[in-house]
Amino acid sequence: MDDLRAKYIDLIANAADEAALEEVRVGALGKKGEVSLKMRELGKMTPEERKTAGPALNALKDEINAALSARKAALADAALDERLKGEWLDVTLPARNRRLGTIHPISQVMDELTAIFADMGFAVAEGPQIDSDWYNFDALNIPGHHPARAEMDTFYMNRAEGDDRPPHVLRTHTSPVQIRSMEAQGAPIRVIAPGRVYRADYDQTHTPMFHQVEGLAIDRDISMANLKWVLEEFVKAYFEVDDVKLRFRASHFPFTEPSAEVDIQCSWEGGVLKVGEGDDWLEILGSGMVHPHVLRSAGVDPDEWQGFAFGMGIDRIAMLKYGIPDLRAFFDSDLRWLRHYG
Ligand SMILES: CNC(=O)COc1cccc(Nc2cc(Cl)ccn2)c1
Repeated sequence: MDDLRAKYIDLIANAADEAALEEVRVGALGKKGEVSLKMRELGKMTPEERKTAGPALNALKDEINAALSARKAALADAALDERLKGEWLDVTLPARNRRLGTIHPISQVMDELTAIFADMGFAVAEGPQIDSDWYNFDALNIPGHHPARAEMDTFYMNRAEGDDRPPHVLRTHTSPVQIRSMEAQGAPIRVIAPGRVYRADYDQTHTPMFHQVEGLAIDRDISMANLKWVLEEFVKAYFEVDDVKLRFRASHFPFTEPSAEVDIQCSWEGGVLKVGEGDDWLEILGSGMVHPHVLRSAGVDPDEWQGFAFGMGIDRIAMLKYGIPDLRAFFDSDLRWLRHYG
């Protein structure tokens, strides 16, 4: 018995890993283990002999089990220590600066505009960025020879031989969306159409793709007075001023009659725009009463319905609000720039 104990205590103490330890366990306590075989011999002993041999064998079994679990724990700790040597993490190191993303100034301004006009009952309308010249020009009373239709200003889609669909363009404004909205919904209607528009132009204040938002309100007795109110509310909310003077300058667009370009009163103190004070004027948008031909093109009867429309460049009013000098910076995807304005 003592030899058995010494043998297994030693084997356990020297087991190199869990697999070796398991072999030792099987060698002692498995079905054919040495200790297990001894336990079976108990049956052949006299009751007298069994009285001492039984408890002694059980004690040996418990001692070997205890040694096995102690060694197993020790081996596991050693294995973990070994692993930690290669995987240690110094939690005192400064964290890597995970920067949060920022919203693009154009997207931010689009969201602001949408919210401001939603407060005045305008729904947001979307439409295709590529559209026929009917929706982009003819429906807006822009005749075939009008300079705006020239290829120097407008991107035309190429046409394969024999493809006799009407010419399609990259839309030059979001007015086609307004036409489509009137066709789909009829009057009364009150929508804004923000989105990308395209012109064949490129310099410090023009990029081939830029953004516009147009508004349209058609009902039975809408007048220029309603237009003035809507625009005043928009300017006050967007430029965050309590009051602002607007100047309506007579103008001309083929799709509105009368037409008016709208300036806001401002001052340029040290190159910074201040809206609602000073004696300078800044043009921000064009507007007017929708031309009857346009209503008719969109399936709305001008003898029954009338209303106003306006349009403005989103990039332009974003530049004004955030003091951004160069339009091209919006599209350079320069993270330093985006983080500064985002
Ligand atoms: C950047 N945009 C500007 O300077 C001026 O835009 C304008 C001006 C006046 C009206 C409109 N849009 C419009 C739309 C329909 Cl469906 C009918 C009539 N008009 C857009």
